[in-house]
Amino acid sequence: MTEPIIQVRDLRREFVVRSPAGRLRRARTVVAAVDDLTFDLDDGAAVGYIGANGAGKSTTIKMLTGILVPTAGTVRTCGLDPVRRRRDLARQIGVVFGQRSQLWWDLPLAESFRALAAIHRLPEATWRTRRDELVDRLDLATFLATPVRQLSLGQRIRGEIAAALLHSPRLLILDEPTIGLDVLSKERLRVFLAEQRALHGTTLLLTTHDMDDVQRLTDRILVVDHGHLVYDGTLPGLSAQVGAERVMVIDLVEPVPDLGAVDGTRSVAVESDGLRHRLAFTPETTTAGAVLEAVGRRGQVRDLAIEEPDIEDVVRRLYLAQVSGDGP
Ligand SMILES: Nc1ncnc2c1ncn2[C@@H]1O[C@H](COP(=O)(O)OP(=O)(O)OP(=O)(O)O)[C@@H](O)[C@H]1O
Repeated sequence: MTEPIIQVRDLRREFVVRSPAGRLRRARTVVAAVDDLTFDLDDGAAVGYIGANGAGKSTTIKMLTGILVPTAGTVRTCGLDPVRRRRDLARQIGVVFGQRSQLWWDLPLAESFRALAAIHRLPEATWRTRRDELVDRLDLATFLATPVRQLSLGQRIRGEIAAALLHSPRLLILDEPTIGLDVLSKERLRVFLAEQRALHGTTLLLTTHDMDDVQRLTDRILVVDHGHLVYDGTLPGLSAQVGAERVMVIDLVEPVPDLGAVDGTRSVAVESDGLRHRLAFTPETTTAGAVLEAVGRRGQVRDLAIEEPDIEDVVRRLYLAQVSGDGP
């Protein structure tokens, strides 16, 4: 067995928070941003690291990349201790913080690439070929000579991602990469990242609040809540665990205002005087085929679509299950 690319054991990070307590005194509280976290990531994996605001995602990433020292527990990233071997690690990973630039603010992107190539000691021909590929795939050519501070958010993020990938890292860590981008820019970025994974087999760890990112880019999710890992598995597995419903949208040839009870389903809506019905179900209660058959006995089906559960809702349900003590 090869060593996991990320290995986290009993990881904890505390912060001391001071708040006013009376006129002269300040109260000192210890907050555990990450608490007793254990997981492995295999080489080539694509993992979404998700959770509500303040759950501990950024703190975890800072420990994985050597920016923050753990209070307790151990981290190994690419087989290295990230704090002690931060320089060596930097040659093997790429990191993008959507909300904080890693680029030189006053330099044009072209100069940043040159500087990064020198820092990583990349052979001239290697980095130039890679740069050209990234400029092409991320459409950077028109603003390569513009200082970073003058770039739009979408242009800057593309530049950040190119800079993080210039040295062809084994592991790419993205902290909220699509935050603030418009729908089209998000989509283009997702296509690019999926393509890079397919081409280079780069391992991907992604934090995001955008569930489309998770759905499109990852095949495993880790959900963190108050510093604890509360779920490790697939997105459909999570939906099933919290009982999230899929919705079958059925269009009939002739209106049937009342379908009556369809076993294992719940009527969510009847639209267009009975031409369209929305029936919610879970894979545990029935199957799409059984629902279709039952509806087909009551009217002729013209078309159907299945809407997957809203992932924000799935995660919310998971948190509620934790709070009420029904969690895993
Ligand atoms: N430097 C710090 N000093 C004190 N508390 C901190 C510090 N950094 C983080 N925290 C606290 O640790 C907790 C976890 O924060 P973290 O930034 O890791 O969460 P997050 O999951 O990344 O949130 P978001 O989705 O909002 O970015 C929060 O309660 C936060 O206030």
